[in-house]
Amino acid sequence: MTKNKTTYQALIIDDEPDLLELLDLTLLRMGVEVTKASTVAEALSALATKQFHLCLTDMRLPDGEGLQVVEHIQKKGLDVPIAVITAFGSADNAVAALKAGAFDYLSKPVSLEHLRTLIKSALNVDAVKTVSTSKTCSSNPVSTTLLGNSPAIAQAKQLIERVSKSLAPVYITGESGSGKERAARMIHCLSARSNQPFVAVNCGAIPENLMESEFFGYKKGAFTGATEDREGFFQAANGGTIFLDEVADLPLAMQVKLLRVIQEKKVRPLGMTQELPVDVRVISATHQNLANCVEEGRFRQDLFYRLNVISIRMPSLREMRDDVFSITETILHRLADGYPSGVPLLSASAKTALLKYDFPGNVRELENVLERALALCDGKQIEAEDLQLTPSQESIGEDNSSFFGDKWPLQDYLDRVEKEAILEALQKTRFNRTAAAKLLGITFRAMRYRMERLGLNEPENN
Ligand SMILES: Nc1ncnc2c1ncn2[C@@H]1O[C@H](COP(=O)(O)OP(=O)(O)OP(=O)(O)O)[C@@H](O)[C@H]1O
Repeated sequence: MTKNKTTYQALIIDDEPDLLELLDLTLLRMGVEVTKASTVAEALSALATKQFHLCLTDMRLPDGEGLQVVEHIQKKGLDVPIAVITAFGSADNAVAALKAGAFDYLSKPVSLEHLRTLIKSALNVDAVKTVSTSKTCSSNPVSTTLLGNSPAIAQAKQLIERVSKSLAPVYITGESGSGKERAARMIHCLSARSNQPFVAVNCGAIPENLMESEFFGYKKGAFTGATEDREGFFQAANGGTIFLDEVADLPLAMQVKLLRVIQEKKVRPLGMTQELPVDVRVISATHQNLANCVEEGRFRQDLFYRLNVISIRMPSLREMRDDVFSITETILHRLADGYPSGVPLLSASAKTALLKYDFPGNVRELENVLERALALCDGKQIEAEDLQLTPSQESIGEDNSSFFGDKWPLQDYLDRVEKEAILEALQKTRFNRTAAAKLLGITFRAMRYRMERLGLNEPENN
């Protein structure tokens, strides 16, 4: 995995030089190489000559519509996820593109946060984040600190400190965005392994047929396309820590193999006869209830016991209401660092709105809300409107008329419509995401991505 690193290729189609530049820079920072096109014709010729992992197109182009590119990709059966950029206020365009096969849309002005989530989802780059830990632990200590002092988070932090001294497997539970990965990094950085690698793997993002080779590596010639030896996640984490996020998503066959590695402390790369010793501390996490998965036969009990030697529960932001302002302040300082106008203050109405809001997406959602508010506010003060918090279901019930009458901001309106459709499909399928995705006519991957973006958690979390 460290050798032979894939370079992702993206095709961006836009005739606005500024936007093209912004997209180019964002993708480059994520390690994606960009080919630019400014017309439909240029795009089709690029698609004919080169293979891309992602395509992003504006809807309005000098010689036609971005929709034509979406249709071309579908017609030719090209395996390229494509997303479209629609002008502010053109919901019909977004719907048409989704119907034609686009996996998502961005509306102008393009939110960088949304763009990054979209790129990660399309490229599966979240599947693995190999980080040399000297970087994680010493040069970026902020990313390994958990904010908050409420009793629930204080207890989690205490436990984290304690378990960092041992080598026992740790199982972290908590809602999406509640800091499970951050907790895992903290354990690693406080441990004696802190100058060794920390490898974070999103188990739900790896295609089933690639799992074994990704986890355990392979030898040159093990299968068609294996042109050189490649190490897997376990070898990359040797001496350090592996973080298995969304561990409940591992298929049963892979669970058996993982159990063996944990017990024997050895891996066998594909195409090799002998096993290689590995010394890796395992931390796992999921936002699902793993005990329920065991009961339903979706997760092996023996593996559950192996992983769950020590468990840590990350509290939701709702359980840390007293910390909301201090966390907000810290995040605002980080985000507005270097802004000429300094860090904006929160108005009284903004404070009330934050206190009333439920934050289903937890601290991650708070970060996103503040990033957007910084862009929308006047630079000096953040008002409640700048936060654009979607009312909770209860308050929707209190005042249906004005809520559903609002078609703007468009992005919020579309998000609400999307959220409702997904929740309805989930309810109809008893929260089976695969079946719900089928019902909605989207792929499982698109479903996961949309749920994550909209901050939708599964019920009965932990
Ligand atoms: N207590 C906290 N203090 C500071 N930042 C936090 C805290 N909790 C979460 N975050 C931030 O929120 C974002 C999401 O955190 P993280 O990825 O650790 O959550 P997660 O529980 O692993 O999410 P998921 O279940 O979706 O994988 C990150 O940017 C992280 O830094």
